Amino acid sequence: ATIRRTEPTAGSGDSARRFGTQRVLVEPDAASGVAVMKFKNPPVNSLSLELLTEFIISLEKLENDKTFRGVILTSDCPRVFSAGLDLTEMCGKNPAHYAEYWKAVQELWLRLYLSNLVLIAAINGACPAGGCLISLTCDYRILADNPKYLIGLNETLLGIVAPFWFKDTLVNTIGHRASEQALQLGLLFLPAEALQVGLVDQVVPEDQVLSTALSVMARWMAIPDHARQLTKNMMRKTTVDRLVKQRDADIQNFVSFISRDSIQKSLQMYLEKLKQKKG
Ligand SMILES: CCCCCCCCCCCC/C=C/CC(=O)SCCNC(=O)CCNC(=O)[C@H](O)C(C)(C)COP(=O)(O)OP(=O)(O)OC[C@H]1O[C@@H](n2cnc3c(N)ncnc32)[C@H](O)[C@@H]1OP(=O)(O)O
Repeated sequence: ATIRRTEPTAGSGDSARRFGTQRVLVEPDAASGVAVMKFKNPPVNSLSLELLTEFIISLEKLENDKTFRGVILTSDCPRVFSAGLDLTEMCGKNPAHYAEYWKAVQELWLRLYLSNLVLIAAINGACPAGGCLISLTCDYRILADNPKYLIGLNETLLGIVAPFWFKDTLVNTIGHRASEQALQLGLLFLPAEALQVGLVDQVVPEDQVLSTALSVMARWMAIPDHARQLTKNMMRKTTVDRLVKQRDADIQNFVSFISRDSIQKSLQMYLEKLKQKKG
């Protein structure tokens, strides 16, 4: 994928500069050490190969810049945090493409889940499937209080299966029994339900999502990095190692699963339903 970087905007000093790429805007504040990363892949921030690639690049840049200790993930698209994996990347393509796509999905999850940065999800829109997974990799989740902003791993509703590392990430957040139910039923939770089950940590009025994320971030930033990072590592490394040990096999599983005629049909029908919803 070709990556076009955005030019820094005019301003005084680092904190006024924006960087990032076409689909991932980064608003850095060097003074506080916090950057706000906004997904901008309209209309619904589906995780296309381009968006995944640009996300990985932007994250790596922030990880390598010691100025930054915390990142807030949010959406630049109205009403949608992310619609999850891009269904058009998983439909009607060839096995080599599916393998490349899945490798990028794995890569992003691996980098996010063990990131040394404090990651906070400021969820300002609908957050199904892969969108929910991204938020689950964060250290803290704040969801806007809007009944249209459903969140959850709804893969079974599409006739597909959440891979074991999606499942592990959910179990680590809400526990085994709640995950078992949520995954089998493909539950998409209303904000109050998501809070109750522990899928998000806070539900706040829509216009307070970012300001809440910034004040929560200040609390996390007050902890010495080395102690917090080692603790995060201790909590998450076993989960990450499970995928690292079988990355190639996981790619092969994905490719053969997604290439099945029955799965392709299910995905195409689901896409059709999404399109017809408008008409
Ligand atoms: C034997 C066992 C083996 C096990 C092996 C396991 C191997 C792995 C299995 C595979 C796992 C794969 C995991 C996938 C996870 C995912 O993330 S799948 C994606 C799931 N996403 C969704 O279900 C969300 C679908 N979208 C929506 O619900 C809505 O779009 C929205 C609530 C996000 C926003 O609604 P609204 O604002 O009303 O917009 P729309 O009109 O619905 O959509 C606008 C436009 O965008 C298109 N679109 C929506 N979502 C996607 C998407 N995810 N990908 C691509 N495109 C999407 C939609 O079709 C519209 O297009 P048009 O404008 O009509 O062209």
